[in-house]
Amino acid sequence: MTNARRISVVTAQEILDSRGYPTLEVSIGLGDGTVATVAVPAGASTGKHEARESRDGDPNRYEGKGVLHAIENVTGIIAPALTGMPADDQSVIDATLLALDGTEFKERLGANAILGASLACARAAAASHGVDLYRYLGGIEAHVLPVPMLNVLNGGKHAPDGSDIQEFKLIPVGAPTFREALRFGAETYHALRDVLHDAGAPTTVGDEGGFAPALTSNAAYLDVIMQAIERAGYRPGEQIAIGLDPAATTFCEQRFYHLQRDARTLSTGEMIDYWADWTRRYPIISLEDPLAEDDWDGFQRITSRLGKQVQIIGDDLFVTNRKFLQRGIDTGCCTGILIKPNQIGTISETLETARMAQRAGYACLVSHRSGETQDTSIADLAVALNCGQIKAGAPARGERVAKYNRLLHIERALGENAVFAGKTAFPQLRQSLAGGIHHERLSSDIFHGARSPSRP
Ligand SMILES: C=C(OP(=O)(O)O)C(=O)O
Ligand SMILES: [Mg+2]
Repeated sequence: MTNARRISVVTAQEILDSRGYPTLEVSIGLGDGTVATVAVPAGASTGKHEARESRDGDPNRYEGKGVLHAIENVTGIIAPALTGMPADDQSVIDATLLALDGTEFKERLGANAILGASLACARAAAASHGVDLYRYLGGIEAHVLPVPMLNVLNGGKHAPDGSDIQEFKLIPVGAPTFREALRFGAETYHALRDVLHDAGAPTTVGDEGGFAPALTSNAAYLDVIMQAIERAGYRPGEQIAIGLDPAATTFCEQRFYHLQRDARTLSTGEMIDYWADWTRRYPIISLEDPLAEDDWDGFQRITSRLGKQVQIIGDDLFVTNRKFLQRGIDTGCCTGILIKPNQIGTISETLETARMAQRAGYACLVSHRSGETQDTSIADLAVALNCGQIKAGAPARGERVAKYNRLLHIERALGENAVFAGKTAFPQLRQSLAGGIHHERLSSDIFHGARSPSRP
């Protein structure tokens, strides 16, 4: 091997993420002149067992905290260790990063510093080989365009005035191609704005670009989505289904679930009944973190009760970590896993977790974070895994559409070889819609109290 692909320079700099908080960008240069730059995202509803990011000052606070220490870790510790190594030896690069850190949850260097370096290596190596990142990570088999899950109503920690439920997502399963799926979703997003606007409800948006009005109950948010799907001219359930991420850890205290919009407090059993009721009434095919991250018994119960009709995804429960995923597989918790590279730290670990899930028959949903950048690597990751699902927020706001636009480019580049995952990504779909969804409006006045005071 020549020196061409050896790492010659590693630098890092502070930038702002989509919430206006500091994050870092890492650049890696190779002997052949290739330079690749990546940016690292950050979550707000983070799982307790996620790899820790390095934040100056209080490590548990993300808001307003700098990443200067993480940058020093890249330039002072990571750079000297990686310099001279072949960038296309990803597993050795990542093993070196893990050894340098030496802690279970990446507390020493920070998962943000580690992911920046790991991902920048992969990008630099791909560019030096003259291939796209999805091809570099996924090889010759990578060809499946994922179904986008478009988060059009934001709540929870991403929009405190909205629903208790963090994410209401459109899943355009009935589209023939990725491009069409994105169009279905964008048109429905615009129709949703009209539904809200016509009712005098505010159309302000949350962290992921979805609208965040204050409606009268949590179910009312499903009603406005159903209206928007129909108003845009699509058939709910058949062309566009619905996915939820309640991020239930955020409203669980002392094993009880506190739904402020409904003025109700529920036990685990009652919370499961609540989701079961919703999945009967609405075309919901994906349910992520329906219970809190330490409610393993509850996850087992909801998976055996609803897992055949609805995909149950573990995000805070699994934190892209093989150890937690293995526990889930062994105990029958969930039917899928969220894949977020910054929850675990390196690209190698991310791929290992995803492949372990796929071997066990679990779905993989590749995901952005609520604090994002223009980096599009997760779009390539979804195609590399052929996993058929991605969530990257609303089809609006630059940092969200950057991922969808990247997928448009990949679809175009793959040409006739591109396969859109569509309904095949959701084996539960047939079962869930076979019995027919009987949509009834759960609340008679969904806009009460939602009107913006400045409007007539
Ligand atoms: C994307 C999510 O939010 P965050 O990045 O805030 O964890 C999520 O919970 O799936
Ligand atoms: Mg989540």
